[in-house]
Amino acid sequence: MKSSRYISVVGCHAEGEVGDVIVGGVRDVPAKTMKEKFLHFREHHEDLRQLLLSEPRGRLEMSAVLILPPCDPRADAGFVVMASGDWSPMSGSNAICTTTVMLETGMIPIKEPLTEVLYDTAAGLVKVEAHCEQGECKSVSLDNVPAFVYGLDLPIELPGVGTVTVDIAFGARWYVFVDAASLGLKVLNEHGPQLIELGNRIKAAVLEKHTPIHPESPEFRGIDNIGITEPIQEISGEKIARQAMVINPGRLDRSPCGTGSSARMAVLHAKGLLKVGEMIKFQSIIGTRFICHIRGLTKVGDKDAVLPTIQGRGWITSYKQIVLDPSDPFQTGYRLK
Ligand SMILES: O=C(O)[C@H]1NCC[C@@H]1O
Repeated sequence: MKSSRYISVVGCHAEGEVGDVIVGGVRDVPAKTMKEKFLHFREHHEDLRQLLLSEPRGRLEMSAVLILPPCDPRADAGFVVMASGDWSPMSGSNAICTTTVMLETGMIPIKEPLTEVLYDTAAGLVKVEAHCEQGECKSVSLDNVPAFVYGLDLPIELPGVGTVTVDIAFGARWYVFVDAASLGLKVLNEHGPQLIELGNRIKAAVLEKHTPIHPESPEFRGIDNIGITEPIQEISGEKIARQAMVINPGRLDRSPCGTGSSARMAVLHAKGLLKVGEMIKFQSIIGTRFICHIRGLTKVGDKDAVLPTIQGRGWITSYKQIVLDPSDPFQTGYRLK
C-alpha cells in the first residue's frame, strides 16, 4: 500500500456536532494574517476539504479543523475550518473541539481549574476559557468576534408558503433567521427534511434581494447558513431557545451552532429580547445546548454590535490516520447527491 497523503486526525464532537481536528500531515503556508492563510487554503486546498469531508473518509454532517501557527504574536494558535460546503473563517462548535483536542493531547498544557487560549482566526482573535478538571476539558467558553444585524423583519416571497419575514445577522458567518411556525414547522427531528428543504429555499430567495457584506471584511459576504427558530421560552427562570441550523450546502448542525447563536443574540438584542449579561440557552435539533450571553456592546463599522460568548463541551471520539493511495479511484472522495 502506498500513501500520497498521511494525515493525523483527532476525532471530536461538540454537543453532538463533529469537528475532527487535524494535528499533523498538513503544512503551514507563509502569510501575514490568518485571513490570508484562510483565503490561501480556500483557493488552493479544496482537495483536502473534499478528501476529509466526502465519503468514504467523511460525510456531509461534519467539519474538520486545521490547526496552524498563528500570525498574530499575541495568539497561542490559529485554525481554519473545513465545513460541509465551504471553508469557514470561524466556528463555535469547531473552536470547542479544537480546544478540547489541544488540551487533552497536550498540544497546549492544561492549567486547572482554568486554561486560557487565544486563537488567531480569519474572523479575528477569539479568546477561550477552558474549565479543566483532572486532566479533562470539562467545558469551553469562547468569546466570539462581534455580531451585528444587517436587517430585521425583511419580507421574503416563498412560493408555496407565501410571504415570510426574516432577520439577517453576522456572527462570524452570515445567517438568515426565520420563525419555524411561519413555515408550519417545529424544531423537531421528524421535521428535519422539511427544515433543510425550506431553509435552502429561503436562502436562495434572500440572495435574490440581499447581499450582506461585512463592513470591515468584505470577503465575508452573502448568506452562509439558515437558522429556523422557535421563540425564547422561560423555563424555571431560564431563557431557552430552540433552533435548527441549516448548514451549507444543506444539513442540520447537531450542535446549537456557535456562530449562529452569536448572530441570533445580535438579533434578539436589537429586538429588545436579550439584555447584556443575560444568560440564554440555545438548544439544538438533538437537544444539546450552548449556554450563551452578550458580554458587552461595540461597533463594527457604523453598525451597533454585540460581543457574544458561547459555552459548551467537546469530547474526543477517535485517533485517526487518514491516508490516500495514489491508485484510489476517488482521489477527493465522492458524495451522493
Ligand atoms: O457552531 C458553529 O458555529 C458551527 N457548527 C457547524 C457549522 C458552524 O460553523
